[in-house]
Amino acid sequence: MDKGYLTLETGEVFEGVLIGEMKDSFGEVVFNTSMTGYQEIITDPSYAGQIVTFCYPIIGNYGINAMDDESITPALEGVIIGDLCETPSHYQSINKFSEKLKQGGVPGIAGVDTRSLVKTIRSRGTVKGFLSDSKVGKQNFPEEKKTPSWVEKVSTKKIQFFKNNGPHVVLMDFGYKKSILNALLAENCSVTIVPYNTPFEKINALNPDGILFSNGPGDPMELKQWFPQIKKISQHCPTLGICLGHQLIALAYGAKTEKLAYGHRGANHPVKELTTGKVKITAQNHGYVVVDESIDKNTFDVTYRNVNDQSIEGLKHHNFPIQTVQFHPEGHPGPNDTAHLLTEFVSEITSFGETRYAAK
Ligand SMILES: NC(=O)CC[C@H](N)C(=O)O
Repeated sequence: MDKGYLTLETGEVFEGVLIGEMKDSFGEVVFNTSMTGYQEIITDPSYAGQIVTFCYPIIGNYGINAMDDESITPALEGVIIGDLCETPSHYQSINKFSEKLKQGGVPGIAGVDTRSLVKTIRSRGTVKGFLSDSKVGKQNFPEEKKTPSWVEKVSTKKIQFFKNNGPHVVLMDFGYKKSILNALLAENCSVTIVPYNTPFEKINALNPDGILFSNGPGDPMELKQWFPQIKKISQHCPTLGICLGHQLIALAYGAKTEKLAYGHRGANHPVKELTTGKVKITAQNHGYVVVDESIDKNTFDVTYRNVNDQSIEGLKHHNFPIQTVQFHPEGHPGPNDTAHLLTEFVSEITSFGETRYAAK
């Protein structure tokens, strides 16, 4: 097997063997601490532009199945893993992890000292990395190309409709995960998936009962030009924002975001529900966070905080039925502690619709 190298912009080099698509790649090197869910991670569009390091040492052991992709094609730039398992064992497995990477055009290196890499990222903060079959050295580290708009890359280009017999939710697609769509369909919602830049008038014409702003890749500030539209759309009917959706709604109402040192990516992030004091374990995948002091507390209540670093995890508008969460209530393969938020969102849509109908 050919040797492969991850060179960090700070000069450190990590060695392994090349797997997946044989090509050079460049991206922000992040790490995910989940013990399971590698298939969902490599197909989560929020990782566009990033090289993902798996902290869990064995990857590939239960193979790849036909159900768990979060999107049609992986959007991430590369993967870094410890032990690659090429002999998966699971009754639903139809493919090997390395084959899935190849088919998705994703390069990677295996056999890497991922503990050491993660410790480096934790001490340096998130860094850029170059994945290649040769070491490039700090002096020859590739110049950063103008980053494409990752949301533009992963968002749907056409409107898609899923019919059901419950309320109608418009899913604003910034790079949605299939688990969000599945959760809405499981609640009997009809769902229309629309491109991220669909204007208010077009959304209004779809006659939605509820709006969901999805997760997605990149810096939320890149979507600045859409903030006025996002604000208007969020006031139209009950709205839920998840992850990037949460950040965009906060920004649209005047708050600020900042970058965390090395992000929250994993399946065991504790958040505290402030009204009850209960702690829920959540799946997370974000590098940016809403700045506490920038939130207008006369407009929004903070509903959840991260137990580890106290960062903002959820907001609720005082007058409009708008709720946002930084974590993933639909997180797949789990945990499901906050899955009730999607059920509650659908109940809210239903009762809001009934009130509106009664007022006519
Ligand atoms: N999963 C997401 O929606 C990520 C949001 C945003 N791209 C961030 O990294 O913070």
